[in-house]
Amino acid sequence: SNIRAVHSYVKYNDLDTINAWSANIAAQNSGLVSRSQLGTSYEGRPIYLLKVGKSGSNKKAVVLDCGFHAREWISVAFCQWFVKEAVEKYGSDTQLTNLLNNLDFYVVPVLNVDGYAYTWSTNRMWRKTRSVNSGTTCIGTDPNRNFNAGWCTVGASSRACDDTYCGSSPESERETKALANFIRNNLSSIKGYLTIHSYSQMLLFPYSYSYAVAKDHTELNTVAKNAVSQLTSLYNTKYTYGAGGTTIYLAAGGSDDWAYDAGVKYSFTFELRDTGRYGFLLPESQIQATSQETILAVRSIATHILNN
Ligand SMILES: NS(=O)(=O)N[C@@H](Cc1ccccc1)C(=O)O
Ligand SMILES: [Zn+2]
Repeated sequence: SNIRAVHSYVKYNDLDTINAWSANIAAQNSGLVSRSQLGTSYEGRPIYLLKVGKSGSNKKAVVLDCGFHAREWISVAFCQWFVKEAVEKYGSDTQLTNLLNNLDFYVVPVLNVDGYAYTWSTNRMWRKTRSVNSGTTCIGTDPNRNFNAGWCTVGASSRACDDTYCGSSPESERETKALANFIRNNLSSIKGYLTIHSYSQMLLFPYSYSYAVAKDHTELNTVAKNAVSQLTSLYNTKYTYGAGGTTIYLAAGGSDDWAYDAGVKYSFTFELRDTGRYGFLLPESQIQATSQETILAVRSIATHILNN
């Protein structure tokens, strides 16, 4: 319909509203935000990318993606809040201004656009992409099992009907291929990768595809510890942190593990609120607090990246 919903930072927005919002926020803040297209989804929807940062040459970059899993709506709300905070506080907030002058944040408000649209139209609990699988009526691949990192070896299914289906091959999905290509093509500048999920209240880093200890484990653990303590300082929200395999579960094909092995040292997965009371159905009343506390952790990680 051509009736456009009004965007709100304290509500969950549908995809059309988010796409109109990303066009507007770029147009209204051209010195800080520009929008491009990362690619198109299986069903032909644009996957937008917002570059957030003061224009400059050979700046470090951090990729921040949201909406990997369709039902994790708080993740999508957070990316919108992050961009709002950047444009609102640039010039007044010292830490944020410094970050934006020296770092570019490449924000993907919704990676799994087909899945997100499907949770609005049909099934609120959908997780995967919406691609057709051969030989079955079961739809979709789990984008967080579809990366070339121990692909389909553990904590993933090779059955298309399962929610953790790893896909027909690594990067079989247009959405994961588009993201992987972007990171591969910008590896010289991309120093950080933050992928936002829900729920569990955890800050995870490689590896999830095995119990192998990452070469940068000690540093990543310290960065996570400091980021979590910043997050908890606001509303006393308790987070756990650590390598994915030992902190949540073994799961191969994750984007964080792939980015880390591709050379992006500061690679983290956030599992936002809550711990199961509402789960994926986190009430809109918690969007603001969740976003505010999470931004403190992102600032902490980004500051570490800038200083190292
Ligand atoms: N968001 S979640 O509930 O699906 N949890 C994530 C946990 C996860 C995080 C990083 C790598 C592999 C797995 C998942 O993909 O299973
Ligand atoms: Zn998820």
